[in-house]
Amino acid sequence: MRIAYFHCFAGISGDMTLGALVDAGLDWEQLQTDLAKLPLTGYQLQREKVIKKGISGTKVHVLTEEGHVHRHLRDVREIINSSTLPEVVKEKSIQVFTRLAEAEAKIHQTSVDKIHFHEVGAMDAIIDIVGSVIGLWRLGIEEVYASPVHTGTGFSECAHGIMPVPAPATLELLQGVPVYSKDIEKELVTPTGAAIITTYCQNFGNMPPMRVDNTGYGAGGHDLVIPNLLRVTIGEKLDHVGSDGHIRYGGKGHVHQGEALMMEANIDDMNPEFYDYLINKFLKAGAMDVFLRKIQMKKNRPAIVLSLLIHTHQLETFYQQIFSETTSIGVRVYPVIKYMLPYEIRTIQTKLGQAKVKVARYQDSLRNVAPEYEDCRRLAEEQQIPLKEVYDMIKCEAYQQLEVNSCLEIKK
Ligand SMILES: O=C([S-])c1cc(C(=O)S)c[n+]([C@@H]2O[C@H](COP(=O)(O)O)[C@@H](O)[C@H]2O)c1
Ligand code: NI
Repeated sequence: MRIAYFHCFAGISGDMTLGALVDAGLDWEQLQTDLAKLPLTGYQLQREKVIKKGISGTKVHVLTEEGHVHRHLRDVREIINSSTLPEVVKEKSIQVFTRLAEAEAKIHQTSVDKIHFHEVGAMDAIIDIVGSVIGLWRLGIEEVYASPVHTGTGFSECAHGIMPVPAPATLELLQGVPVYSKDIEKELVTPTGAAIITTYCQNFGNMPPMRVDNTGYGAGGHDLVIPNLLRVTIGEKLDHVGSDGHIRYGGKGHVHQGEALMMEANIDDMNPEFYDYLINKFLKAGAMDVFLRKIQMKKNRPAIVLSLLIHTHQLETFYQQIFSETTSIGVRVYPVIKYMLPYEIRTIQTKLGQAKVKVARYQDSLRNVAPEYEDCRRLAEEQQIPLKEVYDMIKCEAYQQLEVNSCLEIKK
């Protein structure tokens, strides 16, 4: 399962959330294309790489001439619902704004339909919130985790006037969330940031066991004594990390089941040199697998079936990539159920050097040990030994180190 962990050591705001997701690999062009589906004009979205206390991050700016606004929840709901964004994005974005309105209504002793937003209803806040929802969707995040939240202290000035930090709406939204405040006199968490993280996250605490695939840093505006950054770490959730510290993917010995999509295209008129580039591009974009098959089509035309195994939420991303990167003008897609053995990546020391092996177990007995190709290739080149011999030596040493006397264990 694909998860994101937000490390809120310098708080969280709407623009920091969006910046972190962009920094973690959210496609910038795709984000702008998606945001253009909102009936909002008169703004420009900009990103810049910045350094905060030596750490590189992305600062997102929403440039707009919009003055002070008073939008009600129904106005924001209308803007979002009249967009052509996917329903899942609309629903989540409206959920965030509804939480904001509920907090506002409670603080100002009024009702959700009477409350009007100031800054949080402005165009930049709408772009920050909807952009962050789009980003979590595009990056395929299925669960969100976060650290305790650093709130900052002191006072801040806003349309309401001078406000204590954390602002009343912010603290209302953070009810039940572990927070802390050190002596940084700045508003580190804004209502927008609090609304986003508390809409998505029910698990505030340490980083869960996960395989790290991407990391991103979203920058805040001020320069502080700490790096004014929000870190997001994206990767595969691990059910648990064994007491020996070894990481296991999937349940203990049970077959893992998952849903996915198989996307295919028959291609008979494309320069075959492109396939190497496309396979790497699609894998980098998050496809679980990409492969080719040779077929004979009508009129006896030799052709290739390009197949991508993708997550269900990646449907639009990948058919858009196939239409833009290949000569295909059509794809077929069918749902698949995946059954996978749980496995772990173990690093072992061998007489040739260090190597990783993928160890799969089924019903708690060893079912397969596969040395990692890149490590075997490196050792073969370093030691000038045939790759096949390196592979066999690593495999045998792995079995011994895994306390299995021989391959007989596998056949049991
Ligand atoms: O816009 C509104 S309604 C608003 C309410 C409150 C309350 O605490 S009540 C506070 N603020 C302040 O505005 C700025 C901008 O917040 P963003 O979430 O848009 O970044 C911030 O200082 C809030 O404390 C706004
Ligand atoms: Ni308010």
